Amino acid sequence: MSQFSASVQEAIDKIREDVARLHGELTRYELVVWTGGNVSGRIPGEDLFVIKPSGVAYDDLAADNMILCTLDGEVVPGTPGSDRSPSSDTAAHAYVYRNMDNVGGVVHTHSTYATAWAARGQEIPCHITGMADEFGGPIPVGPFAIIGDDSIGRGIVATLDGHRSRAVLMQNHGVFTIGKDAKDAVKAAVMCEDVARTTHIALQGGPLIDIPQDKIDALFDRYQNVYGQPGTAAGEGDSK
Ligand SMILES: O=C(CO)[C@@H](O)[C@H](O)COP(=O)(O)O
Repeated sequence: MSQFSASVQEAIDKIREDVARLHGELTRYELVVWTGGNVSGRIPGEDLFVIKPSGVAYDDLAADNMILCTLDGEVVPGTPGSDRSPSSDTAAHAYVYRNMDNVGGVVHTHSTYATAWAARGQEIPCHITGMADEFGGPIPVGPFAIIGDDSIGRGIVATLDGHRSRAVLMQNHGVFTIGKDAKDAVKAAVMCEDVARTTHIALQGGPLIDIPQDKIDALFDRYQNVYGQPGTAAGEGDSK
């Protein structure tokens, strides 16, 4: 017997399925190794989100071992998965959800090229149109913060709130991304690693050519508002 109304329980069940499935995208795009990284998704209209259990192999992740948490990062007792510890980044995800109402999904990875930029404390400059499309400019660096309390979440929000980029490189640590939902945040993580790699390789050949700001603005506007199929978000693919 659920402690939630039928409609809320249905919403929770869908986010559980989505978040469990989306962890497979992190391995498919080689953004994580072993049990590193994590995905979470907010339950629309509720002060709740779902996140992966800490340290569990990706092959073993499933909807019923995802963990339902309050926006304070507390595990909701008596729900599927609640017998396990939530991701070690739960506090960071929870802080983002509490302070960025429009965020429906959060992702964390240590993807190689983007994390190398984070280790240098260098933002990824915007010299390719694909980056203008997806991020509307550079991907910023957030402060060095130790895992375990609100400091990572505080750094993510301080860096991304009001920023076009949906990705932040947390110094010396790795990538955190946000999105309107978990799939959008995963897409930001995939595209962040792609542009980190391309820009790194380009820099090996010499200085990069700037894109005028008005062209970056035009590219971002087109991709966010025109690209793809009518009625679907940028790069949403099939609406199924
Ligand atoms: O960054 C770290 C550890 O430094 C963590 O984010 C791991 O990458 C994933 O931890 P769990 O989600 O499995 O607890």
